[in-house]
Amino acid sequence: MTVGLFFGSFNPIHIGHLIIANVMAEAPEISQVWFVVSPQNPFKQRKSLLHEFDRLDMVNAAIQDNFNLRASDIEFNMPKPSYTIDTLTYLTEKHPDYTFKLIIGQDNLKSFPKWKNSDQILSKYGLYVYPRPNSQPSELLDHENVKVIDSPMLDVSATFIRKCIKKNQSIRYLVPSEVEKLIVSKKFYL
Ligand SMILES: Nc1ncnc2c1ncn2[C@@H]1O[C@H](COP(=O)(O)OP(=O)(O)OP(=O)(O)O)[C@@H](O)[C@H]1O
Ligand SMILES: O=C(O)c1ccc[n+]([C@@H]2O[C@H](COP(=O)([O-])O)[C@@H](O)[C@H]2O)c1
Repeated sequence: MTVGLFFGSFNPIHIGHLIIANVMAEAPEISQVWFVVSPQNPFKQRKSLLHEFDRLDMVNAAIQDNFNLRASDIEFNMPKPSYTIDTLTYLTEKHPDYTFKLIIGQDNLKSFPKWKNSDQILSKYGLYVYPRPNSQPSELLDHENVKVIDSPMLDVSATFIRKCIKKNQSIRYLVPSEVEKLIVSKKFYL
């Protein structure tokens, strides 16, 4: 089985993430997509970062009706910050019969060469890159192990959603209603 791994902070998960995961889960070569919730991105320090358990709850609420999408808390018990190669290595050892592919947004491609052991990630796992508005150019787009997903750009971000919440503006349709319910009831991001 080939699993597409979609790593992220998901602070919170939004329709952009879900559309990307769904497009990838429908690709003939991918059987499932796993959202891997990262406690701490090595490159991002944010005061507004919710606890990983709350972010995982929102991911689970968002995907509850889709059997092809799973949530993973594998990084919760691993050293922080969350280095993707360490998680990929661990998952590969844990599931020797599975093939893992990495899914990332195009905005992350520019800094990808600075990720820990990025060459190894590229050669061993390969990248599926989902186009994103305002992404910087990257030579990696022409790399043989990088596949650009042919699907419409989605101009939505977790940053925008957090700002809407702070300004008391609606986030309806930007996140699934189950996620919106959690955000409201738990007073996240206010
Ligand atoms: N609209 C989008 N289009 C393409 N890729 C996206 C989009 N939103 C998120 N991603 C990708 O999803 C993964 C997880 O992203 P993340 O959880 O940081 O969301 P984000 O919206 O970029 O958050 P923030 O605004 O807080 O930085 C990353 O690989 C990111 O590039
Ligand atoms: O492994 C690395 O060096 C590395 C550097 C930067 C980001 N990452 C991972 O990339 C994922 C995307 O992060 P984010 O915050 O943009 O959602 C998240 O899982 C991070 O842990 C990983």
